[in-house]
Amino acid sequence: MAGPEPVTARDEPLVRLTGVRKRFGDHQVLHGVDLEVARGEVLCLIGASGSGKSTLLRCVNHLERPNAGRVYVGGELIGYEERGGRLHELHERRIRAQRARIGMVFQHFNLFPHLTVLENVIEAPTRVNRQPREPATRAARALLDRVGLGDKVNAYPRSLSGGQQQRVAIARGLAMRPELMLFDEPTSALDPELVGEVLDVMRDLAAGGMTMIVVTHEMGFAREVATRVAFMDGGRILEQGTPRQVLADPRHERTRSFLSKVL
Ligand SMILES: Nc1ncnc2c1ncn2[C@@H]1O[C@H](COP(=O)(O)OP(=O)(O)OP(=O)(O)O)[C@@H](O)[C@H]1O
Repeated sequence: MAGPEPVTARDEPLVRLTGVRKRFGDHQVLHGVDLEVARGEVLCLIGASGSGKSTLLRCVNHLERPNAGRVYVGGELIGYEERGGRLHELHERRIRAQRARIGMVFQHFNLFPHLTVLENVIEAPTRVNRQPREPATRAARALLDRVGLGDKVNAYPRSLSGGQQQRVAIARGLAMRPELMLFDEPTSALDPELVGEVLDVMRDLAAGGMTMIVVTHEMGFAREVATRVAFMDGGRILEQGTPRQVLADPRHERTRSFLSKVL
């Protein structure tokens, strides 16, 4: 019988969290989270308000600094380096460089209001990566076409709907050609009729093989698009599995109780 396939770097999980703990003052928000996300996976993080979903997501790109534990993306330790057997926080410049390789989309879009749509998308590649303006502009136009906003390059964010602004934010997140995209409740601030257009863009991204971690209350999206759903409760991942396992046949009473309120 043939032996197991050799383990290559591509078999390593793209994201690996070990024992991640986070507290704000006396409030312990994350209680030692272990999590792995393989390349091409779409992980939906679900759970009640205050269970720690956003905090966990923000630990992945060091927008929140864990009090303990480690976060690896693409095999690289995020936010820290090991010297003399101890962890030292990286210089802010290096943290920003790490963060630039991880796209993030926030609930409230966070576009620069004084920049046009195109300028928002090329801001990071030209400023952080010092890419020349012309290829950055070409790439940005292609991304804006991809999210259906090719005709809005010269518009300012305030003239766009929330759904359009969020699609610009996704294009901006993609502009640094990230291996990983993080979404923090990307549709929660949108009017209901605008939610679908943003989820459609995310669905396309997933179909294209992008690795994604999505904090969401959109159970339909989790059911249809996620490769894995993780239920967070009180700063822990209580259970995880395929959407069918977690959403249709949860093991824990607390998951069942949460789902009975949102499904
Ligand atoms: N910067 C902060 N300072 C103090 N407490 C915070 C901070 N950020 C989050 N918290 C607290 O940590 C807990 C977890 O918050 P978090 O936003 O991670 O939860 P969540 O599961 O994403 O909730 P929601 O679905 O409402 O966004 C909450 O009690 C929140 O008040």
